[in-house]
Amino acid sequence: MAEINFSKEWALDAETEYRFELDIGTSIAITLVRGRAEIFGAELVEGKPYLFGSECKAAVFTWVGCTIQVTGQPSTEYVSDETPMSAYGNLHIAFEQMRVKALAKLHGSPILESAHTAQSKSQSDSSAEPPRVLILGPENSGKTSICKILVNYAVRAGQEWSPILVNVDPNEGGWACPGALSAAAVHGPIPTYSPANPLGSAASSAPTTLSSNALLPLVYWYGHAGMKRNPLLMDRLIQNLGYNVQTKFDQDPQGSVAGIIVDTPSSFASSSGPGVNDYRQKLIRACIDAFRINIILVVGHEKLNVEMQRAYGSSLTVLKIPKSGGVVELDYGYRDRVHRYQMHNYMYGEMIPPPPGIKNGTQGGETLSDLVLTPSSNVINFSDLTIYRIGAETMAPSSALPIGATRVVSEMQPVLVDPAQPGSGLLNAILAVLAPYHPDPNERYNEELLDLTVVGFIVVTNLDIPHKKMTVLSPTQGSLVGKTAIVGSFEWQE
Ligand SMILES: Nc1ncnc2c1ncn2[C@@H]1O[C@H](COP(=O)(O)OP(=O)(O)OP(=O)(O)O)[C@@H](O)[C@H]1O
Repeated sequence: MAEINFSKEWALDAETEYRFELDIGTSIAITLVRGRAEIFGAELVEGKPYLFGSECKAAVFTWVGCTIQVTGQPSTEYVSDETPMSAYGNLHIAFEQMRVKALAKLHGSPILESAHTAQSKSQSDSSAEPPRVLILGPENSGKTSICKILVNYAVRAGQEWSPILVNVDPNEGGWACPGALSAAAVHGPIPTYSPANPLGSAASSAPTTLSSNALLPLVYWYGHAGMKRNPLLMDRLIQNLGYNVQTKFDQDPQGSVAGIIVDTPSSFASSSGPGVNDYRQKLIRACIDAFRINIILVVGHEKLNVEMQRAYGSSLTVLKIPKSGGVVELDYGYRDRVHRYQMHNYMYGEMIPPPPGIKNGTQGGETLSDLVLTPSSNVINFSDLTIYRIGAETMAPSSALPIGATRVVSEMQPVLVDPAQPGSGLLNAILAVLAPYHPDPNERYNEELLDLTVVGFIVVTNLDIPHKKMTVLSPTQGSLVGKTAIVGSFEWQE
């Protein structure tokens, strides 16, 4: 029987976008037929079918007009001529001028007047600094999409910029797993094709089959979805990320000129709940200090904008930017499914099945055969791996407590987890395997565990208490003997 091929062409006028949403288990292919088009700043190559799956929601935008062919059936699709892209484009131009000026300063060259005049007041008054940008906004305001647009425009600028993209939203997963906080220097445009890979693919999940645009992110493990669970730990990990980024910049001043874009959780924008306001303010401050932020972008939120202006307006630039009407409201069930897609993708890679009629589909421009992984399932002894949980499990949520010093100790305390104890919480848990401790014992310190980066994630798929053994699923073959791991509150079952 002949395959039914649902294909439809859309002619898009200049500065409009085609928005789509996919249902569970469906996929579509979009091919640029003529003109120029981009997805969150990443350009499409003409004639190449781009596949989308895993309930992806996105938009194909065109500055100059284009025709696209859509194969397959999105659950929602429409064209909008009301987009905030010109505002985002102007931001990019301003950031580009800051980079040029910062580079000129670094080389001791005279600064072009055009670059100088385009600076915001606080920028032109101070020394020439690259853009170090913090993006704040409520849930579903499009923060991550704006980060991608700004980073993608920077890498497309033809100046060989590699801006650092930092993700401090543990609910999102970034390049690693949900629960991680991470940073990476971005060298090529970040594609969008599946929420399982929200920031493009990372080399850490694909040790043998690197896709050409894979990144090498620096990852810390927070282990929970929400900021409220352990804000002190989050604060410390933000500082650690900042310290690492700063060290990189010190070693590579030329590289630092591309700047930083920091994506934040929506909880930074919402002060509901007892004690929450205090924590979110501290964490915003932690980001500003750690990444030496000089620009705060507030996405479509008047009250937050006023709050940030009051708190920081005298020392750095605070700008309110419009929210896109295309941003989709993501509910709890969807976010939960996305966590599962992310874990599956981390272990197995992702192969979006092409819709009927599409033979040579790509995922963000990559050919499909490169994106499949084979995880290994190994039985290890309980004693092979030392597992900790940060903070006692029985702790009341921080928001329920007055802020007090005694709590600091227990919230940051690594507590040894015994897999032999019933109720250890390890079955189906996601564990972050940490980099080794410092080889020189004189350099070791009490809380070193909190400052170790993640080398990979594993999942405990079986516990055999009588034989003191457990089965773990891991994306790599490497031995776990002698390694240290941290368990958080994320679980995953295939
Ligand atoms: N213009 C658009 N057209 C269609 N979909 C869009 C558009 N902009 C964003 N989206 C989609 O809307 C969803 C939410 O956007 P995004 O993740 O950028 O928001 P966020 O503010 O970072 O969310 P969170 O609440 O997780 O912090 C994503 O699936 C994204 O791909």
